[in-house]
Amino acid sequence: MTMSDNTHIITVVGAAIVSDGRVLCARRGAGRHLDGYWEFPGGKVEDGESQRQALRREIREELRCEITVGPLLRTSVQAYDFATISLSVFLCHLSEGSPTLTEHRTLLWLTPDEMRGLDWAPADREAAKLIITGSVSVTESDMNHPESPTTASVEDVRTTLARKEVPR
Ligand SMILES: Nc1nc2c([nH]c(=O)n2[C@H]2C[C@H](O)[C@@H](COP(=O)(O)OP(=O)(O)OP(=O)(O)O)O2)c(=O)[nH]1
Repeated sequence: MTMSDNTHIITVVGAAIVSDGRVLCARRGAGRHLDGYWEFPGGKVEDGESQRQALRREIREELRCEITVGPLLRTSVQAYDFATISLSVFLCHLSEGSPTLTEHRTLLWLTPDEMRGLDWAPADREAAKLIITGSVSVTESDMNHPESPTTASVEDVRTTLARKEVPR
């Protein structure tokens, strides 16, 4: 495959880490695809990994902290000039440590309204919009089963965003 091959679909996972009503937003660093765009931290799923395993690994490597991966928020397929990406964004909480800046330009904890002003990577726009508008649909019980494969509803998103007990 060459860099211009956009027929091969690459599976990527992103974490919408929520804490105290805010979401961790990351700005991509220099020398990477989509430099300067905002994204949900994460990366490519490797062979033999589940999406949730990949996400925990990527966050450990990239942000040096541990997360609990909750419900799937959105999967979006985006054809870039370098590849076609299938991006699945999951609602997550911090379970140990706090995010450390390593390869991103910036990390910010933002309210859904503040997220509106960012230049999101094209693959992330649908998931970001669901948080910004609160228009996702789930039940509160999904959040009691963090590994549940169900898609998040607006109630879960609101419940997650409203949680106070997770340290930022
Ligand atoms: N991690 C992550 N990647 C995203 C998001 N949205 C989006 O379009 N991407 C793209 C950028 C990359 O081309 C691809 C894989 O992400 P990555 O973080 O592993 O990519 P990378 O460029 O650092 O990897 P590499 O090929 O340079 O080794 O997915 C997102 O929200 N999070």
